[in-house]
Amino acid sequence: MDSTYAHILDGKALAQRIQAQISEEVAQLLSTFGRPPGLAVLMVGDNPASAAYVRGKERACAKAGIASFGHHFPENTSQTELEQTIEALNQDERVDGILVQLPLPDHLNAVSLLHQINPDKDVDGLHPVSLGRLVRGESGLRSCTPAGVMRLLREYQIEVKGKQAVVVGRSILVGKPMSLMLLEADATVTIAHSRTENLKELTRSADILIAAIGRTQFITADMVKPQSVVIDVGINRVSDSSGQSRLVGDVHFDTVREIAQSITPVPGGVGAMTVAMLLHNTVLSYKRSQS
Ligand SMILES: Nc1nc(=O)c2c([nH]1)NC[C@@H]1CN(c3ccc(C(=O)N[C@@H](CCC(=O)O)C(=O)O)cc3)C=[N+]21
Repeated sequence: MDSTYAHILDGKALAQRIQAQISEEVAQLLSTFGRPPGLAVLMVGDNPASAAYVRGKERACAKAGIASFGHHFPENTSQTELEQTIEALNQDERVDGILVQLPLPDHLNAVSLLHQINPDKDVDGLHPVSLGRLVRGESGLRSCTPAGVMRLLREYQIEVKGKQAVVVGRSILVGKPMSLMLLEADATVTIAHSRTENLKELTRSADILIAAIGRTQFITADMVKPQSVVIDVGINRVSDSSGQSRLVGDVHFDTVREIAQSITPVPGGVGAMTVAMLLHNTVLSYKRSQS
């Protein structure tokens, strides 16, 4: 019976609405200040998944009227070359946001590059200053993926305050900032990870379960509290028996949807929101530079 299935949290539709609003705002900002917001994206090498994400970001910028400055480097690019590019972009007044597409090839020090970005242009929210502001509860640029999750919860009027939230995954890109944002919204937050004992008992206590493990369909129905909210941050490319490739999350969607109250799909959930939040951060950074 269809009515027993979880409500689908449609990140794709919400992201489109947000991007349409951003587009209107950008048109106004352009006529007031005489230039559009600008985003610089640095990509190294030819990882097809990264290239696809970067194309998605550039397409979204173009649609919203945001200028994008793509910097595509060969696989063997040196640290110095990237540092010089970031330094130039830090100074460039047309550029409000700088993003280094991750992962980088092994010979490069990604952390040192992220540290070099001017925190006021850190639209990915990964600079220590941005993360420090989040820890302190100060305003600042927030990491796009967890910010997208918070926006999705807010738009669907899902109560966070006082709820038990369990975040599975402790990465600097998602798990840690996600936990802090849920805490900021007055959830009771537990961070679980690969060494957590009795993981299933813990996830079954979650009113809001965030799956950010990076393992295909890891969260199964037996790990989920009935009528809870399940947010799938995972993006895993798998090929099915006929050799067709498709995207699946960290949640076993087909069984968990029979247990949960609400669930995000993959694709069409959190991933789409990530891009919307990137544009949001770029406009935020632009407005701060004008005032
Ligand atoms: N510095 C940095 N910042 C990032 O934000 C960053 C990164 N590096 N490296 C890789 C991950 C991944 N990521 C995604 C962005 C959009 C979708 C997205 O639009 N997904 C759509 C469609 C995906 C498709 O169909 O291919 C969806 O889930 O519905 C997914 C994943 C950003 N990342």
